[in-house]
Amino acid sequence: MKSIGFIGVGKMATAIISGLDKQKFDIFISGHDLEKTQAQAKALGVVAVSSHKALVSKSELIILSIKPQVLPKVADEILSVLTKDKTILSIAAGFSLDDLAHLMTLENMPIIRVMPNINAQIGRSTSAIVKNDSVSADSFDFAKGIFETIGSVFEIEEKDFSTFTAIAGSSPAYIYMFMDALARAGVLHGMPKALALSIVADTVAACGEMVKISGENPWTLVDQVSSPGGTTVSGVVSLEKNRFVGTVIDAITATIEKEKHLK
Ligand SMILES: NC(=O)C1=CN([C@@H]2O[C@H](COP(=O)(O)OP(=O)(O)OC[C@H]3O[C@@H](n4cnc5c(N)ncnc54)[C@H](O)[C@@H]3O)[C@@H](O)[C@H]2O)C=CC1
Ligand SMILES: O=C(O)[C@@H]1CCC=N1
Repeated sequence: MKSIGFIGVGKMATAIISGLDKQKFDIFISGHDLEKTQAQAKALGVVAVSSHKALVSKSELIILSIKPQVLPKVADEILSVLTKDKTILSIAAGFSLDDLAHLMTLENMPIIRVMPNINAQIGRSTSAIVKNDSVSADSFDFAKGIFETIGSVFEIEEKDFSTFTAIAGSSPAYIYMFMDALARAGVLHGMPKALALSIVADTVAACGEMVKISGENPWTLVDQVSSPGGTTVSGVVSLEKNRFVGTVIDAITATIEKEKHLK
């Protein structure tokens, strides 16, 4: 049976583990508080180990699911037991394959980089994946398969990872902000928040499907909604008077800049 180890058991690791078939894999976790990790292991149906080193020796694929700021410290801890028959997979923002290779210090260490998103919690992550030359086709397929069980996976060039992090990794936060703003406007105009949010959630979910199913450019869909002299075009013009498109693009650019300087 294939073995997978997760170092750091927060929101993302928990979401990924929840989507995995526990009968198919041996899954190990290690955190920085053994008692808490043991409780998490019980809840998730996996095995807690007492140190990151022990986890590395038990796992073929080691998933680094800690915050970027903790990565160098954890890399230091596992270096002495790391061997090239293992594969390291990092989901940390801001650390390139080269950065990770540098931290691992072993020449030709197989390393995979993935950027998932928070919708992994409902099995709907949008993830990007890239590998270095030392990763075998089998190991890559295995890792890709893990993320396919919790959503869609895009194989992209590493130069596009910062952009992906912004438009898929971070964008759920911006989409939730937009949704909350729509619902809050409903409240302003007298509708209960829960009802307004439910209406907005159905509408946003259908719009996502619509873009995919129709294959249309979103602006064509905007035109389809906008009746001449009707309601929608008034809102479209108001949004643009307030630089809606430019504001969103500025936010994505700020996210990309931050991602490039996280280390
Ligand atoms: N939250 C998100 O939407 C996304 C996060 N990511 C990336 O995923 C990684 C994890 O993020 P989250 O799960 O959101 O963070 P989190 O804060 O929920 O989880 C991190 C976990 O690491 C544990 N930890 C701290 N120091 C540790 C140590 N020395 N050894 C072992 N465990 C330690 C913490 O107790 C915590 O449980 C980050 O690198 C982030 O960039 C990637 C895509 C989306
Ligand atoms: O905010 C962050 O840094 C992480 C990476 C993508 C989503 N959350």
